Amino acid sequence: MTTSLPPAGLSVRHLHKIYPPDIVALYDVNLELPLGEFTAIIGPSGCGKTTLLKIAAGIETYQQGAVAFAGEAIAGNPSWKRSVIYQDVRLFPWLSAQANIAFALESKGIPKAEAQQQAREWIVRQGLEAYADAYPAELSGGTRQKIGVCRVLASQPDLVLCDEPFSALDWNARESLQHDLLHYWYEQRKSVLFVTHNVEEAVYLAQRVVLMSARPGVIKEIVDVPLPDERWTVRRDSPQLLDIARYVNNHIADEVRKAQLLEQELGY
Ligand SMILES: Nc1ncnc2c1ncn2[C@@H]1O[C@H](COP(=O)(O)OP(=O)(O)OP(=O)(O)O)[C@@H](O)[C@H]1O
Repeated sequence: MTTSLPPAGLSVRHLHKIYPPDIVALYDVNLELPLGEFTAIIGPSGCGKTTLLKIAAGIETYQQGAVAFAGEAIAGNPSWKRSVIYQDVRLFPWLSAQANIAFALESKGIPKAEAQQQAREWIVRQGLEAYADAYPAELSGGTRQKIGVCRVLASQPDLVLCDEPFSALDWNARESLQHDLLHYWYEQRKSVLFVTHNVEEAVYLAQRVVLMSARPGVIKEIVDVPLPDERWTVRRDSPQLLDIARYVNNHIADEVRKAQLLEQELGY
């Protein structure tokens, strides 16, 4: 009898990353994520989470190892198929909210009229009609971030890389954007890799949570989150969710202590 493996998504093998002259950011990192999975990464500050995201996006290189997405090698080669949502999205200040989304679609090769149409649909779907023609400087931080998230999701990347995208937002904006991302993932089944410092957020969103050690970052453990894919139906105070969050929190507390000791040793 043969067992079929899930299709390969992000594959990271024996990855080493050293920043000059000798900062070992990642040490022999191995990670295999099935295509279409929503994965969160959590670990103490400085353990290499952002470095791993940048390498997966193709905007950072590495010294040793192999990284691929859906079988395509990634070694410092960015692609619109792999997009990053940063904590502070940078919209083009000279373009309106809607034009920012349309621009991303045009850059992907979608004809202008079609790009405008799709950008409008995103604006309407998110209930942002009142802000469509506003410029970034005229928008609140939460609305700017929302437009930035729309800009990435509208171009339908196969791998959405999120670097603490909601951490600077107030609770309402954060919850609303979490649900937008969850719905995108649920409907499109694209792969999402989500870096956060917030354990509850990681457990609420992801199907699996990758726990990283203090620097040099290695993968310590991968925790399954056996909750329904329709995650917005799950109460944030459900006992199962809180149990998993407690488990992850304990791990992080240990690794944060190690990271603090390392900082003391290095005299930071
Ligand atoms: N361009 C760089 N040059 C030199 N060192 C760097 C560079 N970028 C990151 N580092 C170092 O590499 C290590 C990993 O950094 P990285 O930003 O990937 O960690 P992180 O886990 O994302 O941290 P945080 O949670 O604080 O954002 C840190 O010690 C950091 O100081």
